[in-house]
Amino acid sequence: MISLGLEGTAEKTGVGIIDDEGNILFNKTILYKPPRQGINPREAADHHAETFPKLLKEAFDKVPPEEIDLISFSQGPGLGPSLRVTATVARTLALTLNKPIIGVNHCIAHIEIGKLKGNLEDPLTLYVSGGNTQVTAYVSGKYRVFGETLDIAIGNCLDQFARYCNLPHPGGPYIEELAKKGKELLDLPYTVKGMDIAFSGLLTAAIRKYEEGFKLEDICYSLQEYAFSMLTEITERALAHTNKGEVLLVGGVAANKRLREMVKTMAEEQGVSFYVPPMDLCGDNGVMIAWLGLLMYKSGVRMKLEETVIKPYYRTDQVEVTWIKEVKGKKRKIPEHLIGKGAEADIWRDEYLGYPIIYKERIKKRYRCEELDNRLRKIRTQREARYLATIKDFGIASPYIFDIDLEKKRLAMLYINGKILKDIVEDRVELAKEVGKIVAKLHENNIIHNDLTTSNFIYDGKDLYIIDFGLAKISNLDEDKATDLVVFKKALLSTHFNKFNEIWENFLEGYKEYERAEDILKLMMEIEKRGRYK
Ligand SMILES: C[C@@H](O)[C@H](NC(=O)OP(=O)(O)OC[C@H]1O[C@@H](n2cnc3c(N)ncnc32)[C@H](O)[C@@H]1O)C(=O)O
Ligand SMILES: Nc1ncnc2c1ncn2[C@@H]1O[C@H](COP(=O)(O)OP(=O)(O)OP(=O)(O)O)[C@@H](O)[C@H]1O
Ligand SMILES: [Fe+2]
Repeated sequence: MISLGLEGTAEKTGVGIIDDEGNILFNKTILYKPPRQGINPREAADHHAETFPKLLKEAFDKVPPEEIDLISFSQGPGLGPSLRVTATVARTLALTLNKPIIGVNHCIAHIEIGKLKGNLEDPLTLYVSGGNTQVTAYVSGKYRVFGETLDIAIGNCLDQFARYCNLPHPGGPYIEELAKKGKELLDLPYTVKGMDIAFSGLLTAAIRKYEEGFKLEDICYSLQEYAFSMLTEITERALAHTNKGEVLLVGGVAANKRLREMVKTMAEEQGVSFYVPPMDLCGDNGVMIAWLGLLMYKSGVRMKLEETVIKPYYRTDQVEVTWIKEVKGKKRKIPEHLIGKGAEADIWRDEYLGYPIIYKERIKKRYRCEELDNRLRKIRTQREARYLATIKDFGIASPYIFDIDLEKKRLAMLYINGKILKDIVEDRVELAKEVGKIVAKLHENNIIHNDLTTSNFIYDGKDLYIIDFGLAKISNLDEDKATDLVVFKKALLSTHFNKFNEIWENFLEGYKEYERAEDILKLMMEIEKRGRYK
């Protein structure tokens, strides 16, 4: 069976042809180079309308149209006008050739082509591009989004900064070149919240440095170090969470050598494999669309013409994955001497003055430059000790801290003999109400946890303990409190999808003890709408 794929979600026009053994028979992508202001959606759409006929002619010279069995096209997410042209071309082809048509999710196409080329079974994927920034993995029937940007995509952040400094579009490659000559690490915001990240603060700060006259090479270097460390960190967090045994890096920004090096180093340190596809298959391309269409068709998916409407906001976790039957992927293994190996720290049991304790040591991360790494580990260790002690005053259960070693970035704290909430909450949803009460108390006291997940609560049969305050901060801003809830809600959606509604309802009941709960929840809904493909 042979599938032809049309890609046209943004400013790249791509046509690809692939057979069901994964042989690529044709693949060509042409980039629309916008004038200085960036992409104008209408002009990008005109570019598709002009370019598809040319590309199709070339494609049919390689594979005659009568040999093609399926027309696949990118249905979303993307820019409306671009998607519309692509869908129209696909429908016209399907009707004239009298072949079936299938619309596919662009983000999942990036993942599936990576799996094919790298021979991967069940990877955790970091997908970084101009319009998307996501960490996803397959779990029971869907590609779940474990982490993503809360505002703009990484490629967009780089391109906007480049535009501000009068570099050509797309700016990513130019920033990469300049960064090689940078030496000084400037002070910029590092924004990780659970498994999510945000880039707009970093972008604004980088622009300010440029206005203040810092060397462009140093700003580009620092921007990359911060942004890519953040991306690698959330990937590592999702890895610790899912225990997948393979990491896949895809999307246009995966062209960047520094980012590749960081993610590869992280994967090595976690003892899992790493793969990044060749560049012509990493950025937007037609073959990935052809391949996903083929997988869907062979698993029984059929689409009527009226189902081929475009989906500008098509989310990765909306797609029912029919083509994965069984998952036998490798798993990440935790070394035997540790009871936990989170994304940040190694955790092992010991004794202290006769008390059972755990040591939590924030180990060196080789993927980050040493200066940034040292700074982050030190601040987080200090913070964690401080908050764990402070919250006791608000009547919140937390492990007692025995010792703090800032040289080693190590804490000694009481061992809580209990179960992680993640493992029991689906059977004991009422515990989520206790979580709500704890978060209400934190917010009442202007403490933002910034990493609310069910892995960060331990239940000993009597009390529910909250842990892991490394990302916490003090803030009286509604925005920060609401973001805390966004992060928690997303963690629930990706991990406890079967019981999400009950858990969330219980949580809300507890959280409503906070008198400003209604306002914060309203803002939460607004924040959830950002970061969607625009
Ligand atoms: C929806 C779809 O149309 C969109 N496509 C897209 O963003 O094109 P893609 O080819 O995957 O990625 C382009 C981005 O990749 C960045 N990029 C390319 N080379 C780069 C490099 N060496 N370093 C950093 N960024 C780079 C560009 O700056 C640009 O932001 C997407 O996948 O989100
Ligand atoms: N005081 C404690 N008593 C018992 N177990 C603990 C304690 N603190 C941590 N753990 C165990 O270690 C795991 C990881 O702890 P923690 O979340 O603090 O580390 P981390 O490296 O920040 O993890 P991650 O980044 O993956 O959230 C917990 O989920 C829990 O199983
Ligand atoms: Fe893409």
